[in-house]
Amino acid sequence: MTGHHILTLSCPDRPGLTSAVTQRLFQHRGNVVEAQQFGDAETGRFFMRIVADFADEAAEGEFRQDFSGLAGTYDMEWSLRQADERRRVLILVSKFDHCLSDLLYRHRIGELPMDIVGIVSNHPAEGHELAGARNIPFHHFPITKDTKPQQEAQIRDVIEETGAELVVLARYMQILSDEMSAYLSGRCINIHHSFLPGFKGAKPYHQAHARGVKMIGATAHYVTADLDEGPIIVQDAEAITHADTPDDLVRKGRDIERRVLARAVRCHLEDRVLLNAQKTVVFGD
Ligand SMILES: Nc1nc2c(c(=O)[nH]1)N[C@@H](CN(C=O)c1ccc(C(=O)N[C@@H](CCC(=O)O)C(=O)O)cc1)CN2
Repeated sequence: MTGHHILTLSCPDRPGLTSAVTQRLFQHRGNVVEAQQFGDAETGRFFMRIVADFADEAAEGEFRQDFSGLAGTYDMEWSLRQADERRRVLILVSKFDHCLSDLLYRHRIGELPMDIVGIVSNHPAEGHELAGARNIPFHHFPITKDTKPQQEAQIRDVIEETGAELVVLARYMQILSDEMSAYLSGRCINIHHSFLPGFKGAKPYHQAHARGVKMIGATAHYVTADLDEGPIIVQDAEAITHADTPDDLVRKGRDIERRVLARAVRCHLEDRVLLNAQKTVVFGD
């Protein structure tokens, strides 16, 4: 038997899709280990995530070739990937590195199956001693309002040179240009430190404190040109009180941000997240 493979697909919904897919797997000596599906009546799209083993590599190759025909028939967007294939990830950070250090820790203990190909910051390395400690290339790319195009070109060069498949904005506090957002469409995750759609933009904890909220939260979402409007992947929140200062909210929020971003990155790495118009389908972990 081969190792686990992850098949994901989305297509216009119609009766018989689950049967058609699982029949093909059976015909090519595939064994379903786990299957999840969802049909969205609003968007009329069907989503599926299947974990399967194959009798051998030849069976997997024959399935892949045959399935591409089926996918064409049903207008499927699909992917078939070895579950143990590690993705190459580039992490961007600005001044606050609590999410960065959390991702590095989870990577070091093997919780996140990824290869970190580099860290980019618009702040100097002195603020992030963590990167050097793990022999991860650290790129200091300063930015001003006048140099954003040049700075983003530097980031794109690193992405191309390293083959980064996912970019994580771990409290990277620069708004990506429309061109950069399009270039990274569907493969750039941001952690916003509020429970969106509340308190978009800069300083959400200060916005929340001024509003007198009783809950604060964090949102991990795909980045689009529309600031903090991208498809939401993971969210979490926790209670605060009238006695909490903005600094208390920042402190309490750090733990929420860390766990929300880590969960969103893991869901993406495990092909659990499928785009559904402006939203996502997340097949639970
Ligand atoms: N195109 C996008 N870029 C970014 C997004 C996004 O959704 N689309 N998310 C932000 C993260 N973010 C909040 O989570 C955020 C970052 C920065 C700002 C902001 O106003 N930045 C100023 C500069 C601030 C500074 O230099 O300290 C700016 O870029 O002019 C608001 C929200 C990441 N990028």
